[in-house]
Amino acid sequence: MFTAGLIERPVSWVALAGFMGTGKSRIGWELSRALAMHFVDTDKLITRVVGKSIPEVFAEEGEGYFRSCEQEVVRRVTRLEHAVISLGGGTFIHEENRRILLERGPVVVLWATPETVYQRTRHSDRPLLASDDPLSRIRHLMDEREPVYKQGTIHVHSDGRPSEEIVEEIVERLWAWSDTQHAWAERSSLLGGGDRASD
Ligand SMILES: Nc1ncnc2c1ncn2[C@@H]1O[C@H](COP(=O)(O)OP(=O)(O)OP(=O)(O)O)[C@@H](O)[C@H]1O
Ligand SMILES: O=C(O)C1=C[C@@H](O)[C@@H](O)[C@H](O)C1
Ligand SMILES: [Mg+2]
Repeated sequence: MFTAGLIERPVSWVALAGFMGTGKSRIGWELSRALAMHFVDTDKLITRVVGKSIPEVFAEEGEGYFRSCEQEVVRRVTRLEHAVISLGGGTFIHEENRRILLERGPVVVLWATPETVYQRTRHSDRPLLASDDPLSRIRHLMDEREPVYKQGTIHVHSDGRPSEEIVEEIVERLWAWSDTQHAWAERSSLLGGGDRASD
């Protein structure tokens, strides 16, 4: 990873998206250590700036306020360099957030089954999962959001896998993605900057 005193990384910016409990916060932190990059968790940033926990923000300010904080944070984190960004579960669902994020760099989407998500979140206080039947709520919300998460750049399953293995797969897939990007850039410069549609 270290070459001539410089750190060789596949990307200088990457975001992690996906449903609640798929591991964005945990994997994002571990990925940032593996790539020696800064780490920002948008949920944590919002709670720090607002001075309230997410359940408090939802209860006292409303979900709309939380979503507007998310939008502001997305604009800011896309300006960072050498950063791994763990998004909230709903951040990528918002169309404008999605456009800005995908324009900035690769968005890795983490996936897990509703059962895994339920097991990982059952002792937490995520406001959108506060229900008499959280598993059904997870299934419903996941079905609704699935087509949008599919718009991410790289997709990685997290069920029954240790975090180190997931991080390793993400790093490999980011290298493959960056090779493809470079190949496209080289090809279009050889073609005099011509666009892909007219190749
Ligand atoms: N691969 C894994 N194996 C086992 N447990 C995991 C794995 N990934 C994450 N977890 C655990 O699952 C729980 C939820 O993970 P995490 O908080 O990272 O999810 P998240 O995607 O950030 O959720 P949210 O969208 O609500 O922020 C945590 O306790 C975390 O340690
Ligand atoms: O999926 C969602 O909409 C959310 C996920 C969490 O990360 C938090 O951002 C919040 O609880 C909302
Ligand atoms: Mg998180």
